[in-house]
Amino acid sequence: MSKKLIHVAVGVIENSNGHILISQRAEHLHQGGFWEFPGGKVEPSESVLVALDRELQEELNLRVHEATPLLQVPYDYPDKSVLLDVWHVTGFSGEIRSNEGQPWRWVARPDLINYAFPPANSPILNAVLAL
Ligand SMILES: Nc1nc2c([nH]c(=O)n2[C@H]2C[C@H](O)[C@@H](COP(=O)(O)OP(=O)(O)OP(=O)(O)O)O2)c(=O)[nH]1
Ligand SMILES: [Mg+2]
Repeated sequence: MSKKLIHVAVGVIENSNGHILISQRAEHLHQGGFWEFPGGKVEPSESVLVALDRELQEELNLRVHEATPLLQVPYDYPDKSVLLDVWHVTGFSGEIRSNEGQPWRWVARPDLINYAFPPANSPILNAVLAL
């Protein structure tokens, strides 16, 4: 049986200093312990942007006001296949609150290479460094 493709909305959130927001996945989750660009699964009835806004609100108390598509990354993990739908978020509001207790931080772009991201993220890192 082929693996189900999981559509994931992912936000590369950039603040006015040009820093990028990353958060750390809880150990018990798929790809747990790795740092990630915040986001989550797109529900069947949602557009990607609506999903991104909902996920960032649920996870970090942020609302998305301005975002442009950055890239799409299909990736086959042994246990699941994902399509990471990555958006560059340049307009947002809200005071960051880690609703699920996950660590988060703003990172200068060149420093992103010091963090361990899931294997699917290499093309995202390249795209972010080229922004
Ligand atoms: N958000 C995010 N997910 C990523 C990244 N890289 C990567 O491989 N993934 C994978 C890990 C997961 O298999 C999937 C995201 O699913 P998730 O577990 O965060 O979804 P969710 O927030 O809706 O969580 P849940 O409600 O299902 O627990 O995409 C990334 O940079 N950001
Ligand atoms: Mg998530």
